[in-house]
Amino acid sequence: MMAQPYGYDELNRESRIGGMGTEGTHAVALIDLSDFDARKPEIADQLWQAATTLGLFQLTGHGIPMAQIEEAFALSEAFFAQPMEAKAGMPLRPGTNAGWEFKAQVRPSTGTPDQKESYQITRPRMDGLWPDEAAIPGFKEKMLAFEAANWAVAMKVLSCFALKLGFDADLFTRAHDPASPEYQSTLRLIHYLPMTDAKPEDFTGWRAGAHTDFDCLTLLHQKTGQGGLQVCPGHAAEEGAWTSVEPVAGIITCNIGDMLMRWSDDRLLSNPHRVRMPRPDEYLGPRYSIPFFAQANKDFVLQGPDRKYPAITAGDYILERIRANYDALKARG
Ligand SMILES: O=C(O)CCC(=O)C(=O)O
Ligand SMILES: [Fe+2]
Repeated sequence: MMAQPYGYDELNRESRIGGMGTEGTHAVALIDLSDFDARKPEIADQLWQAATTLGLFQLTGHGIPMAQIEEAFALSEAFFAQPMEAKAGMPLRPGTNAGWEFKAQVRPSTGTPDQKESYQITRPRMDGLWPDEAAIPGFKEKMLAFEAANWAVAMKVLSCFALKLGFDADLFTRAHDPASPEYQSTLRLIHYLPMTDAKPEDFTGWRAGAHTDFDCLTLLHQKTGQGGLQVCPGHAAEEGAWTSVEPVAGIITCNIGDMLMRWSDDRLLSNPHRVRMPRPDEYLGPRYSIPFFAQANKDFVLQGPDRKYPAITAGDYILERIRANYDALKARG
């Protein structure tokens, strides 16, 4: 038997999924959250069905106004349009999910950096990392409000999973308390570089290489016409059957992350996803997306209903994942 080089199943799988694979055709569930309190049992059924199969679904009726989403994208474009020197003054502090990076995220699945720049907002870690108020008026206040709006939607979805897992309805809300200094949920602005002047060989790379997310639940905002997201359900990962997810402005695409998969004793599925390059005959302009990563507070203890895995704090879980990722990259050489 071949030695298993990495300590985590997620990574052993990830190291095999860096290739092109084939196209899949899974239906992506579109789930309406409107009238949430009255319809919660029915909504919980739909979320559970989607999260235990494809592990990815889309939301309407989530309550975040279209104007607020458009404003967030406009502020994101303004952020990345700043001069390089200005952005370099707000550098990502490694391991903190706060600040700006340029082509610095290398995925174990591909061994190459994602073709993007990003700016991450994690509430307790932002000292010195906000753009000048004069440079982008209202940026900090509006981004924090957008972060809070996403948090609220994430907590609604997570409360449905709590119900299904037999946890008390507020467990995940307590676990993601934004008032705590241990808070580690993140709003990430992403700018994938335009491919208009790219060389033919540049099209063989990935905008974002295949990966699973570390968090509990990811809420992703996309723009109509700026496609490329693909998901591969776990049971198909060996064959690499990738289903394309159509981006529609105003609809939130959600996926389960590794932390919730562990916390649910592997019932909710954190599946590999990636952002492919456009083909030369497709839209070649920049691509903007905004994910919100709901990630339990560092000091919160994760333990599944059937205790399949030992209890671990969310902080230690993330540290282990970062270390395993690092080792996986080293093993690639
Ligand atoms: O930009 C996208 O559409 C997906 C981004 C993503 O998967 C991530 O940042 O984890
Ligand atoms: Fe992701």
